[in-house]
Amino acid sequence: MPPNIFSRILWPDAPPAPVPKAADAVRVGLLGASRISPRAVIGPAKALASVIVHGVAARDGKKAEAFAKKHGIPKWYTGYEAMLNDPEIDAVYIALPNGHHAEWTLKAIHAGKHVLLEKPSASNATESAAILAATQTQDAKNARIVVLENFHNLFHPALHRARDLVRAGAVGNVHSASVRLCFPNIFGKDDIRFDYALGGGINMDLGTYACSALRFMLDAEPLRVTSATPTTLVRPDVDGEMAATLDFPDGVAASYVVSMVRPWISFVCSGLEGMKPMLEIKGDKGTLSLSVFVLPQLLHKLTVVPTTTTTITADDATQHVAETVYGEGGNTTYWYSLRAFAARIRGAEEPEPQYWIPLEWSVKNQRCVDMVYEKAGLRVRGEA
Ligand SMILES: NC(=O)C1=CN([C@@H]2O[C@H](COP(=O)(O)OP(=O)(O)OC[C@H]3O[C@@H](n4cnc5c(N)ncnc54)[C@H](OP(=O)(O)O)[C@@H]3O)[C@@H](O)[C@H]2O)C=CC1
Ligand SMILES: O=C1OC[C@@H](O)[C@H](O)[C@H]1O
Repeated sequence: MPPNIFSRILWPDAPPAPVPKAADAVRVGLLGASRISPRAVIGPAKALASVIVHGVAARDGKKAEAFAKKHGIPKWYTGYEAMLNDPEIDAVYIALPNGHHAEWTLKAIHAGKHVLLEKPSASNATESAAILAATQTQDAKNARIVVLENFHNLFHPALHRARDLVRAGAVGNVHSASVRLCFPNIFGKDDIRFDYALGGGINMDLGTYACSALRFMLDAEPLRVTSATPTTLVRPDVDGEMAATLDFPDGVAASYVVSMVRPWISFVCSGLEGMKPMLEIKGDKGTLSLSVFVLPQLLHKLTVVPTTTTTITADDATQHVAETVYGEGGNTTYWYSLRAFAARIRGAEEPEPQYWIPLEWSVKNQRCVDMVYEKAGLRVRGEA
């Protein structure tokens, strides 16, 4: 499928013709018949020789059966344990409410399954660290258990091109960075995203993308959160919008605003510009911007605008950049992360962009999310 605007938007649900499967393809089971799994796993797996979606488990067996039949999945299970006990399943995809991530990841690891785990990895950094510890037991090491937090966007070539530009000095010495990720509430206030008991809160849902993008681009950890304002609460302790400022090493000041409570009309008034996800890195020589950095496969623009245009030469790293980077065949972020996950399990060569998210990194990302809650005066998720 050529990577034009229509195919890019349709691609998640209408991937190209299925490819033949490799003999050692990873047989993945979906733990939960979740809304995101067609886009994150079922579709991309069709186009990957290295992955077979072999089963789906739901709390209600009838739901699992209907989901399996709809998506052409050969096996279904009533309850998650049943799938974890099936030796035909090599790996599980966990897309449960955030508050259930750690519990089921630990159970999956103990059952000897690899885990592709939706973001955020857990309710809090302590739980994330418990997942890391579970992969470091002798049994898990012997089974070479792989656990990947599915920050799919960080596997896309557009993000890597942006980071390479910053590393090459395209904006000079970085002094600030920001993320904006604001939408209307497309899920409704009763969604799992806004239930404290399920690990809800916009800082868990979208703040985790902000933390990960800032940490990825700056190659560093936040030293402290200097302000955190839960501008809108959906209910007590459950943030619908969060604005935070963070200090990174070397005097880099970062900020983010994430929201899912802005009224549609506010986006109409801003010409939809305000709804465009935006990542910006500013330095003494210029500003790098990457729009739609969470789903760059749909559309995005990567620009570097020099602070001054007077000193530009042909080989000057600070020259203007205005690019799109769709990578091979316009594949989705989810395709890239699923491919990397399967390659890691099989010990195959790391595919381009040769990137991996170690669990240690996931623990630090969750720490970033937790620090923002602490500064905001809201309970860290998972606290009674
Ligand atoms: N990487 C990405 O782009 C995205 C990631 N996500 C992440 O994926 C996860 C799931 O999101 P999404 O697909 O929207 O979620 P869903 O609302 O589809 O829920 C996922 C599963 O969780 C179970 N579940 C739902 N409600 C409850 C409840 N009240 N108590 C216990 N279990 C429940 C259900 O399992 P069952 O089928 O067994 O009933 C359901 O299938 C979240 O962590 C989210 O952050 C979500 C969207 C995009
Ligand atoms: O990619 C995403 O966009 C919408 C969010 O609510 C979701 O959880 C997230 O992963």
